[in-house]
Amino acid sequence: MEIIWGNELSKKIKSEIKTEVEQYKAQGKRVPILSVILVGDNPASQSYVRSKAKACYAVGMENRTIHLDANITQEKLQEVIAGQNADPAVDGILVQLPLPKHLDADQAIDAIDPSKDVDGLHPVNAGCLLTGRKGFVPCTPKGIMAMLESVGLDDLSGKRAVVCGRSNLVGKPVALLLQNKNATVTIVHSRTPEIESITSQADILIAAIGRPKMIKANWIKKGAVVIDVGINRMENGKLCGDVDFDDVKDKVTAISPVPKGVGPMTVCMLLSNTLEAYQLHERG
Ligand SMILES: Nc1nc2c(c(=O)[nH]1)N[C@@H](CN(C=O)c1ccc(C(=O)N[C@@H](CCC(=O)O)C(=O)O)cc1)CN2
Repeated sequence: MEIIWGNELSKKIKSEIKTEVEQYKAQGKRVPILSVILVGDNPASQSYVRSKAKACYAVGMENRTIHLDANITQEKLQEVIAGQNADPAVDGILVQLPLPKHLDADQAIDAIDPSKDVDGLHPVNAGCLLTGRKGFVPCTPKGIMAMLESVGLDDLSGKRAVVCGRSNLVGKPVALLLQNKNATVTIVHSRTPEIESITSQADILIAAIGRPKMIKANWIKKGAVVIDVGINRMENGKLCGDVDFDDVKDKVTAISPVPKGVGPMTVCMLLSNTLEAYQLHERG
């Protein structure tokens, strides 16, 4: 059984991004700039936003974290986004999710200029993915595909992939990416009856249901490759995934761990998208 360490893979990709940024600097060009908008004081979101800033600096990019009060109105939030859209120095913009309950995340995402939407969540970019056009791909799904590639799973012809979860952030886009690589894809979710009978046919299983250790050995086909997207905090303070790692480990060919699996790849792919946005804006 192979462990797919996202932290190791992300280090390699980040060093390639750093080299590219250094080359732009050596040519006298500006560096890419990412604006991250954080609303309120959710401790997990604060920590993710800090990792994004740290990752930007580590590859030589500039980060602007805009921390807004938890009580900000929808109108004010969208004014802030409009300001970042209008700033020619800014390449990428993202709104850290989840937003406080009184705010509408879809409206906020819709306000981002699609050419700066490095989270790939704007309907224009979602539409590009759906129709096979070039656009920004959401970071976690992009990271998952890089993880699969790292274990030799590139062309997925003849493979059956099952995605557990149907969110706009992970489930739906990763299903499209897997299909674009010729996999036969099924999405299952909380209202799917007898989920195990479907997941146990999967050569590739993507777990993004948000329920700690829900996926046990009897949900898995022998020899499957499993990517665990879940990040759940247990009562003892430790993190665990949606997959019961110890239960399934002897049945799989490869599996990503939690922590140090998909999470670091999400941040790494944000840098990759920011570099793409920069290249797009530099080309004019
Ligand atoms: N606008 C967005 N909001 C959210 C996204 C997103 O892609 N765009 N994804 C998640 C949170 N997230 C990034 O924003 C994120 C989650 C987890 C990690 C990570 O590296 N996790 C570590 C463990 C960290 C810990 O100890 O708590 C790991 O898995 O090893 C990075 C980014 C929801 N919001």
